[in-house]
Amino acid sequence: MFVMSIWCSSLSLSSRSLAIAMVACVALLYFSYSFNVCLLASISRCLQQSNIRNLLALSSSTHNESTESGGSSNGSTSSGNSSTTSTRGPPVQTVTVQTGGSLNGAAPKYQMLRPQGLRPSRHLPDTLIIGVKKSGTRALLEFIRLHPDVRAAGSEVHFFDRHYQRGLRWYRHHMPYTIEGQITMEKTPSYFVTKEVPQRVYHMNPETKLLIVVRDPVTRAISDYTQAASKKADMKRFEQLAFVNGSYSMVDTNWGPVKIGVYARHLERWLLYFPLSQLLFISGERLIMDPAYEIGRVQDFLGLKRVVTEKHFYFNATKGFPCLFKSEARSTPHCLGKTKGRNHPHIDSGAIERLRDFYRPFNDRFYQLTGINFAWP
Ligand SMILES: Nc1ncnc2c1ncn2[C@@H]1O[C@H](COP(=O)(O)OS(=O)(=O)O)[C@@H](OP(=O)(O)O)[C@H]1O
Repeated sequence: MFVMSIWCSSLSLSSRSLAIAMVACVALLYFSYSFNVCLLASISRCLQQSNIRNLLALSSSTHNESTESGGSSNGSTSSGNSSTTSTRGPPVQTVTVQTGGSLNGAAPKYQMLRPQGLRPSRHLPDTLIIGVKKSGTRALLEFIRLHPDVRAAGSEVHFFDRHYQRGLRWYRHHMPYTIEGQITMEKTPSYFVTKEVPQRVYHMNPETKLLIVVRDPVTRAISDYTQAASKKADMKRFEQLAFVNGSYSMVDTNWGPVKIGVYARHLERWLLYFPLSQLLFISGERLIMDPAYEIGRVQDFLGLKRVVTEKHFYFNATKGFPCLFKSEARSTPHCLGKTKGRNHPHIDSGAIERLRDFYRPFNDRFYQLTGINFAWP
């Protein structure tokens, strides 16, 4: 009887301690689980913050780049060919911006992303400014990129003419980050006159929209020459270069500045791949006289709301060209750099007349192809 009672009391003791031990275990498990969850959440927050910082640094560096036509293209950091033909393929780098990420100091555009949880990523361009060199392509790009739904590569990428072998993955890496609904744009004026480019653009995306700024080919040739002469001290006179043997009887059609101005020939190559409805021609002359009008046409063509309007432009009498207000609030006035709007040298009027005669039939053909009379003299 005595043994039995000892056995019973020891049994009740051990089951009580077992119960206590189990409660302790459950509590321990609960605390360690909560601790780990907190730890993981804070690690992930840190990672997101550093990703966002990288993204913003990258985005602003892309925006700040700026080179001239004819200058060398930017140095590439990525390499590798890709045979993908999708314009909206998987992004090279995708950063998810979520609540909790610190976006202090970021552009307002990106601050807005936080609550929406949108994912900025790089895409191949939907729209290209393909030319024409010295016709106002930089002005067009700077004007249209004021639109919040347009993001553009700052520098001329020269993918389709110089770097095609590097592949579309390389090209996409040179594009800016965009969010859904934004247009990716690039301008390289030499695309218009490079034979292989229409087919290559078509292979990237047959629906690519093409913007072409054109200017009186004689003034354009002089502008092209002025740029070249600014880089070479002992450059021959324009009149010596534009004609064979220096006499005005024969125009040197092999000389670059002359050849580029035969717009109809170059356009015919593009029309083998793209319907006219995918091309928009912008008058370089009108882009100077009435930039809001031309930018209105561009916004309509791209299916954008007309956000960039006459409120964004003012005529700078010192520069002699329209300059920009970067916002409707008329803050931060901005003119294009010194290499845009140069003084041209005096060219003999006989040479100019001869060049006008030379271009006239090509201009007429160009008006016929485009359905627009640019009324060049
Ligand atoms: N707003 C404004 N400000 C300054 N310049 C303007 C502007 N709009 C058009 N232009 C004309 O643009 C010409 C340069 O053309 P591009 O930008 O196509 O040149 S480039 O091919 O990129 O080098 C440049 O040619 P030049 O006058 O010969 O320098 C200008 O006439």
